[in-house]
Amino acid sequence: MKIKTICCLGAGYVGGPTMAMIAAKCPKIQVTVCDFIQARIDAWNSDTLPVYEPGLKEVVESARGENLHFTTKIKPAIAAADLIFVCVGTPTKSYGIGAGRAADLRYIESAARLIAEVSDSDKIIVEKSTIPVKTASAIQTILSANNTSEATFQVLSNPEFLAEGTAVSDMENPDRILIGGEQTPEGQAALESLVEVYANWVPRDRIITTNLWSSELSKLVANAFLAQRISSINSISALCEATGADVDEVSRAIGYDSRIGPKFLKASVGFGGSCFQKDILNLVYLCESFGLPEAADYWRSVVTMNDWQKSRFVEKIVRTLFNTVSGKRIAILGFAFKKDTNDTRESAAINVCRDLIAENAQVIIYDPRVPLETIHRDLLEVGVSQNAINQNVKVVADPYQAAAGAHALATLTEWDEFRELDLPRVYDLMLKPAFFFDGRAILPLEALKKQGFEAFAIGKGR
Ligand SMILES: NC(=O)c1ccc[n+]([C@@H]2O[C@H](COP(=O)([O-])OP(=O)(O)OC[C@H]3O[C@@H](n4cnc5c(N)ncnc54)[C@H](O)[C@@H]3O)[C@@H](O)[C@H]2O)c1
Ligand SMILES: O=c1ccn([C@@H]2O[C@H](COP(=O)(O)OP(=O)(O)O[C@H]3O[C@H](CO)[C@@H](O)[C@H](O)[C@H]3O)[C@@H](O)[C@H]2O)c(=O)[nH]1
Repeated sequence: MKIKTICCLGAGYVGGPTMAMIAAKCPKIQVTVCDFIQARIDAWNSDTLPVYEPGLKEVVESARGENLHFTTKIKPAIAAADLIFVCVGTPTKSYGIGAGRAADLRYIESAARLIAEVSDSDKIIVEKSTIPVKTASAIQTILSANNTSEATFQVLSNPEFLAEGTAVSDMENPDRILIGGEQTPEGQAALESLVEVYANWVPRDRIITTNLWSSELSKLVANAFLAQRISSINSISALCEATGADVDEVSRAIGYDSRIGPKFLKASVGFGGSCFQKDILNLVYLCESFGLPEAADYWRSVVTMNDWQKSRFVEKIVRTLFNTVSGKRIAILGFAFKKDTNDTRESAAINVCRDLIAENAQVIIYDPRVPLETIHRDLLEVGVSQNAINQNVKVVADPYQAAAGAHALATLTEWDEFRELDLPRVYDLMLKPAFFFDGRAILPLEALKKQGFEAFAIGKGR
C-alpha cells in the first residue's frame, strides 16, 4: 500500500515531534496528530509548542497547515488514515498485578478499541509507544474481535529511539529505524509500506527489519543497556570519591577501548527521564513473568544503583553541612532531567529536593525551562506537602538569585549556561563557607576550590 494519509494517536513528546519530522520530509503524505487533551492540541497549533526541543519549532512551522495537522477530532482522522501510529503513554502500572513494574497498557488497549470501532477500510497500525514484548498480539486480538467491517489490519512495531533535547537531530539522522512485522506476505507488505515512508530521508541500510517480537524487545533492551552503562559508571564514581581517582579520567581511559566506546559514561547524580526506569522495570517484570528471577534481579540492580546515587548525593550535602541543613538555603541549579528539555519526568532533582525538604532545608530552585507550576506539581506527586512547598520552596528567575544568601549550591542539570557561571559573583553572594556540590561534574573542581568554594563533584576524589 502506498501511504498517503497518516494519523497519530498521542500528541506528546514522541507523537508531536516524530510526526512533524515525517510531514516535513514527506510533503505528499497528509499527517494528522490527535489527542484528546484540547490544551495540548491548542499548544501544537500555537507559537508556544508544548514540547521544548532545539529546532523543533522550525520543523513544525515548515509543515503545519500544509500537510501537518493537530486536532482533537480523533475519529475522522482514524477513518481517513492508511496508517495509524500509536504514540500513547505506557507508564508503569501503579495498581494491581505487576504494580510498580509492569507497563500500564490501558491507553494502548483503548486506542486499539477505538481504531476497530471507527475503521471501515484497511489499516496499518504501528506501535511506536514502548510496550512489553507480545503486545502486538494483544492489539491484533482486540482489533479482530471488534471489527465490524470488512477492513483488514496489519500491526507493525516501530519503536522510537529519539532522546529528548536532541530529538530533531536524532530523527533527522537516526542511527537506525527499526521495524518489526509479521512473517506473512501481508505482514511483509505492510512493513515495506512503512519502510518506504522512512526511505524519504533515511538511507535504506539504516532501516532494520525484524520479526515483531524482536523489534518490541529490542526497544526495552536498548534502554536497559544504556541505563546500565550509567549505573555502572555511577557505581565507579563512588569508588573514585573514596580513593582519589577521577571518574572522568576513568571514563576517558576505558572509553578509548573500541569495544567499550566513549558515549554514555558521564557520571551524574542519577539518570532520569520518562523512559529508563519505566522500561527497565518493564523488562524486570517480563523476566519474572517468564520465570527468570536471576535475569530480573540483574536488571533491577540498575535501578537500585540509580536510587542509591540520588540518595547518597543528598547525604553528602547533609553530612558536609555539619550534619544539618535545617533552615539552611540550598540553591538548586537545574530541575529538568537533562539539558535542552523542559521535561522533568523522573528527574533526579525531584528526589534530591524532596529529601532536602524532608531535612527542613529551604530549596531555592532555578531552571531555564521548567516553570514554577511544574516544580510544585512534581514535588506534590512525590509526597511533599503543600504546606512544605509554601514554606521551603522558592523558584527564582536566574542562578544568582538562587545563590544569594545560600549556604550551599547544587548543580543537578547540565545546562550549558551553568558552565559559564560568574563564579566570583556566585561566591560573593553566598554565605561562608560557601559549599558547592556539582552533581553533574560540569565545572572544573580546582577552579571552584581556587575561587574559595568548599567544592565537591560527583566522582572526584579529594
Ligand atoms: N519521551 C520520549 O523521549 C520517548 C522516546 C521514545 C519512546 N517513548 C515512548 O513513547 C510513548 C509516548 O511517550 P510520550 O513521552 O510521548 O508520552 P506523553 O505522555 O507525552 O504523550 C502521550 C499522549 O497520548 C495521549 N493519548 C492517550 N490515549 C490516546 C488516544 N486514545 N488517542 C489520542 N491520544 C491519546 C495523551 O493524552 C498524551 O498527550 C511511551 O510509550 C514512551 O515510553 C518516549
Ligand atoms: O552519560 C550519561 C548519559 C545520560 N545520563 C542521564 O541519563 C538520563 C537519560 O538521558 P538520555 O538517554 O540522553 O535521554 P532520554 O530522552 O531519556 O532518552 C533515552 O530514552 C528514550 C526513551 O525511550 C530513548 O528513545 C533514547 O534512545 C534513550 O537515550 C538523563 O537524566 C541524563 O542526564 C547520564 O547521567 N550520563
